[in-house]
Amino acid sequence: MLSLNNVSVDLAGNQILRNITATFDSGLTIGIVGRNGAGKTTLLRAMMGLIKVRSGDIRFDDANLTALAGHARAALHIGYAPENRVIFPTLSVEQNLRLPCEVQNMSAGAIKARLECVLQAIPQLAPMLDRSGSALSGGQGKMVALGRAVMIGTRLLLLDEPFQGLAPRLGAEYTEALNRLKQLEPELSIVITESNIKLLGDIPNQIWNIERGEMSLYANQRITENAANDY
Ligand SMILES: Nc1ncnc2c1ncn2[C@@H]1O[C@H](COP(=O)(O)OP(=O)(O)OP(=O)(O)O)[C@@H](O)[C@H]1O
Repeated sequence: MLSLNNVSVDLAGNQILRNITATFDSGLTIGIVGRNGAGKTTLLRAMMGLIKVRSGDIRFDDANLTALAGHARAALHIGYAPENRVIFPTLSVEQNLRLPCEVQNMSAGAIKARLECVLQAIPQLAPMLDRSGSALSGGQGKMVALGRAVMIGTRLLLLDEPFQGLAPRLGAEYTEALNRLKQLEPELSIVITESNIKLLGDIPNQIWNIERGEMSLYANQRITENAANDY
C-alpha cells in the first residue's frame, strides 16, 4: 500500500503540494489527472525523494519513504519514468535499461532475468538494444524510459505523463505493454499521471484529480465524455 499523509511541498517559496492525503492499495493502477502546473511531476518527484517534503510523510508498505534517500527508494524496487525521459545518449539502449539495476548492485544473472522479463512486456525494445540512446525518436525514448523503470520497479512504477506527445499508434503500444506487464506481475502497483484524462483510457483502476496541489478522488470513476472534456 502507498499512502500520502498530509504531504506538503514548497518550491522556491511557493506551496506546490497542499496537505495531500491519499491511499493507493497494492496491485492497483492509479491515474492522477490534472492540468499543466497542477503538481503531478512534483508529487512523483516527492515520492522518489528527488524533492524535499516540507511536512507529512509518504509510506510504501512498511517503509517511510520520506525518511529515505532517493537511491534507497530505488532499492525498494520503485521505478520512475520521468516526463522528460532522460535517456543517456552515450549509452546504448541496453546499457540504459541495465543502469538502475547495476546501481543497485544486482547480480549479472538477476539483471539478465529481469531484462528478459522486460522484453516480454515491451517486445519493441528487443530490436533497439544495440542502438545508441541518442538515436531514438521521442516515442522510442518513452518506451525505453518505461523499460528502464520496469527493470527496477518490480513493486511500484511511477510514470509521469507517458502519453504526452505519443502518436496514437505508439500510445496503443504503450497501453498494450502496460497490460502485458500487469499480467506478468499482478502485484505491481502503478501510478500514472496525465493532463488529459482521455489518454488514460481504461488503464487506471482508480482516478484522482490534482488541482493547484490539492488531490481528491475523482468523483465519477466511469469516465464519461463530459468529464473527459473538462481537461
Ligand atoms: N523547481 C521549481 N521551482 C519553482 N517552482 C516550480 C519548480 N518546479 C515546478 N514548479 C512549479 O510548481 C507547479 C507544479 O509544477 P509540476 O511540474 O509539478 O506540475 P505538473 O502538473 O507536472 O505540470 P506539467 O503537466 O506542466 O508537467 C507549477 O506551478 C510550476 O511552475
